[in-house]
Amino acid sequence: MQFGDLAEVFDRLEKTSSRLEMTDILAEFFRNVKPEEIRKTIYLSVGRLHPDFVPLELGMADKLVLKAIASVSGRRSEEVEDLWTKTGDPGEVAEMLIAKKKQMTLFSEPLSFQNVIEGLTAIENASGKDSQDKKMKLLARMLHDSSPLEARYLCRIVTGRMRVGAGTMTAMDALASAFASKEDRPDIERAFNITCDMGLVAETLASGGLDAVKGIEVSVGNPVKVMLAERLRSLPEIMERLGGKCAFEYKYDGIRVQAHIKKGPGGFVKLFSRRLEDLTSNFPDIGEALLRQLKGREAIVEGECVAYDPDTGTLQPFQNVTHRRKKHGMEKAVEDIPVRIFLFDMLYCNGEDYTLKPYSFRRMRLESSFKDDDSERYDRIGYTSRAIIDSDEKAQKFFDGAIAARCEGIMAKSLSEDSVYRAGSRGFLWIKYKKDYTQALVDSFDLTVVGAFYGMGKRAGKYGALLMAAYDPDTGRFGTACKLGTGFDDAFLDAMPGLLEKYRCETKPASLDAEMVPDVWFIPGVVLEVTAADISLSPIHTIAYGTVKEDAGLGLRFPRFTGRVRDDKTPEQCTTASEIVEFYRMQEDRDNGDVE
Ligand SMILES: Nc1ncnc2c1ncn2[C@@H]1O[C@H](COP(=O)(O)OP(=O)(O)OP(=O)(O)O)[C@@H](O)[C@H]1O
Repeated sequence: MQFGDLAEVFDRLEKTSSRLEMTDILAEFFRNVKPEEIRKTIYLSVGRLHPDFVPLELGMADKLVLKAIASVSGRRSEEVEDLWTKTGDPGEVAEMLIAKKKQMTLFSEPLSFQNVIEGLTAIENASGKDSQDKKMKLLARMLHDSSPLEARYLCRIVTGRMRVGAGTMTAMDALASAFASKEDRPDIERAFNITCDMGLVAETLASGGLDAVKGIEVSVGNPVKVMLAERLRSLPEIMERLGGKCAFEYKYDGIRVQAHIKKGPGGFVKLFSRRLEDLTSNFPDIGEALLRQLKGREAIVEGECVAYDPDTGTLQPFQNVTHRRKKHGMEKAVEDIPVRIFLFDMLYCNGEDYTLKPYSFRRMRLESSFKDDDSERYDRIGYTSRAIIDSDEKAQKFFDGAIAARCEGIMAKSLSEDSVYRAGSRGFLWIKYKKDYTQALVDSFDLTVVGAFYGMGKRAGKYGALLMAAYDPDTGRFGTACKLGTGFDDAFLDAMPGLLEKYRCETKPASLDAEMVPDVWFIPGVVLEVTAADISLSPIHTIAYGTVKEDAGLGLRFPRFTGRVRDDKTPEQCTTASEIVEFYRMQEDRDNGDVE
């Protein structure tokens, strides 16, 4: 395959916002290329050479890319920089300048897909003291042989700005259409949810068919997509929904970690965040304890890492544990900020996949899988406090106990036979209930920044407000939910432009529906936690458009930033359109007096 074929597919995908059309474009492409090329294409479509959980990144500094474009196009660096500032997109700049250059030059070698993969791999692996120069030259060599369109995508890939609009849902539809049927979609989705590796699933399907995909298993080292909880507004409602009897666990306020542990030769421990970042170096003490205290050979377990005072045995506020996410000074942070992991689930143990086993089985196995450790200052490993609850009174008592122990609330978990670990989905097998639910508006929202408005008065020269969006997994699109201008302190106002710069784009992102037009657009990337007074029908915001009322979306009233940047969430893990609709309906019930 030539790289040009792929660049054309990217271009066609980018030009449409119809998910059906994207599916057709991709399916047609998949049918015509080799299985391993499909795999690499899937990684490249988000600017990578590996699945998301492999920490290696191509990421070249903007300055280097600028230098490479300048050298190939024969322009001065200042000229390239100027264009880049105007468009905000290195891809567009490279495309434009290389098109001009090509009119003058006679020939260059056509760029094969393989050449590009090799070139990018060499960029990724370049190390040593002149690595920057090497990277620049490798890119320049590829740009020299590129068509303008190829140059556009090469520069977006290496600067981490690759977004073609087709998400994993579309890729799965396309794979089903190319190699299986619509009915097989759940098997493809499960394979993805237990491996987090769409490239692997695609290559397996293209080369071995659906049976091979069904044979894909949970494996230690490959993160599993996390299971998420639904919410309800009152404890009696939760009890009723779970059949009058369920397990309650404390809902700890920390950082969720999925630990992959393998002992013996070639052994390792890896801690993944819920967005698949490798957190092992942030919690070295927890990793070591898990490896040391595991009784079996290998396991995948989940827990919440919480700041903890070993002297009093009390939980500490969430802010404390976030210091462990800093990149530097980890040794001191480990010393200064003791953390304990409270385990709540077991997904795999000694060669056996537990994700399809019921909750009680998984919990029982979990609790017998680790040794206690009295030799250290404190045992780094604990289990979430838990009880079987069968009445509203017991539910209330357990909840009060959780709040007194400084937890956020409770997680109610189904005890039914089918209470499997539903990788990658939010459902009523787990239901969360928090302290805030008893207050004015249920819970907070996690929304992604898609635009900014320049500030005035005291905020002149900075962004004064942000346009925030939520995600609709059914359509694969984002819709706006509010304009957010409250809750920013000076430090955040100063940091905002830097935080958002990487996501800046010239026009409205292809995956976004928006009526409101900000001064600057951003591709969904940064997620912020927001509270609001209530939710109302909105003529201007587009999330859940037409769901509650024809010709109206839903909007958050009096939104306020809580100060928490949710860097543990991807934009697709934001509050969803249906959750916002659910909030709206809960609020209607409350206002009608249906809920206490
Ligand atoms: N006992 C527990 N069982 C499961 N999850 C727990 C438990 N204690 C704390 N948690 C945390 O609660 C989260 C579950 O809430 P939810 O699925 O709604 O995630 P979320 O969208 O991040 O919500 P929130 O912002 O409320 O944490 C888990 O991701 C996990 O981090």
